[in-house]
Amino acid sequence: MESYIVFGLVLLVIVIGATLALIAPRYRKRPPLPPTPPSVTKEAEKPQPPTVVTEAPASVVEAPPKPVEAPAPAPAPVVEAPPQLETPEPTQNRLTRLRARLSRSQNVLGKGLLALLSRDKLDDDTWDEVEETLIGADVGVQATTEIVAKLRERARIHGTATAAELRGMLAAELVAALQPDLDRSLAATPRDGRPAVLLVVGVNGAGKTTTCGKIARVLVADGHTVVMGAADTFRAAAAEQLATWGGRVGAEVVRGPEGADPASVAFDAVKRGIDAGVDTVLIDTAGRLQNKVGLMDELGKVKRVVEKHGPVDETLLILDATTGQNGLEQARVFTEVVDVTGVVLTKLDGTAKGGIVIAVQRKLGIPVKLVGLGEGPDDLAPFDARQFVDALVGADA
Ligand SMILES: Nc1nc2c(ncn2[C@@H]2O[C@H](COP(=O)(O)OP(=O)(O)OP(=O)(O)O)[C@@H](O)[C@H]2O)c(=O)[nH]1
Repeated sequence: MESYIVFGLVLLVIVIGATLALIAPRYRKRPPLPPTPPSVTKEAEKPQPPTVVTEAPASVVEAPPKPVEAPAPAPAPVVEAPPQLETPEPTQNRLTRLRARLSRSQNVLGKGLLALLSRDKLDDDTWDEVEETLIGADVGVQATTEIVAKLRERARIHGTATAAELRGMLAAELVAALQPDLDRSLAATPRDGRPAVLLVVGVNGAGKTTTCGKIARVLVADGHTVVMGAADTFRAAAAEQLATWGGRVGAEVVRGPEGADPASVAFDAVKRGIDAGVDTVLIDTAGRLQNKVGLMDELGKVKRVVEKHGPVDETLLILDATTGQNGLEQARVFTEVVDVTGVVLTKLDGTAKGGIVIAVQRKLGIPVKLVGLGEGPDDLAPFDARQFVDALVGADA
């Protein structure tokens, strides 16, 4: 009996063992998975843009084909019309046209003097008043004394004179004081196959750059071809201003960078003038130098350098007529520095002191060649003593 129990237990153990052997592998622990490569993990952690999450990867997402656009029409080529060149007014009758611009001086020198001379009695007091009027009009003391002495003498010899006769006498004395026979032509004609060279000097504010532009127009009106040199290199606007003036009448302007050596710009301008075969080279210089030494150095250098091409034919001094006696002092400084051959008096329309023309010529011994009578491009007239006096004391003055 006992052997049956042992046999039964052994059999039970065998059955249980076999059963366990069959089912145990199913519950055996799985080996751990190899770690996921970090990059993959990070990529997975990144918040994905919605399109990537819901759609295929961005790289393969194709944008819906754009509608084929018609090519934009090419911009119409900008055809620049050649600059419309102006024809400057002929110079001959400009002073006559501009005579009304002398109205301030006409009131003093013309109407004022004529009223005095029309008095019944020309006594000493009247002559004193005539003197004061002339001095007040900037004629200058010495010239005034001479003019009045001669006028008194004429009146004395003539005896009683009508107002018209006295007007004639006054006009004759003023013309004589203006030395009508001085050569006032501009030396602007080529010599020895090279252009005439004109230097334009003067303090800034006198109207130098503007007048340079106006002189170019005078020269063009008289049939010259012109190159201008913007040797006032202190102020960029001066070169710009000159370029505008030149462009209007077809005069080329040579300019350097702001602050360039004025002498080198002047040299280049003359060279350009020679190469281009023009009649005249007009050079605008700087005038804002505070002391005489600086002025001497710079103007002297400009002249020396320009003269490597040949002599300067004309040096024009620009003077503001409204500065009166101060202008005369400036003028004296310039004449010590450069050989001034002609004066341009600007802004005569803005002063009652037209007598400055007489004073300038007497003091400097240099002819006034042109006068500025306004801001218009052709408001610069060749000076003529008789026309000028006629404008001041003429019949309709
Ligand atoms: N009424 C009047 N104004 C003038 C005349 N000439 C020049 N001007 C004016 O004077 C002002 C000064 O002229 P600019 O040519 O700029 O003077 P500038 O001497 O060249 O001065 P910078 O270039 O600074 O050296 C301008 O407004 C001109 O229009 C003139 O005859 N009559």
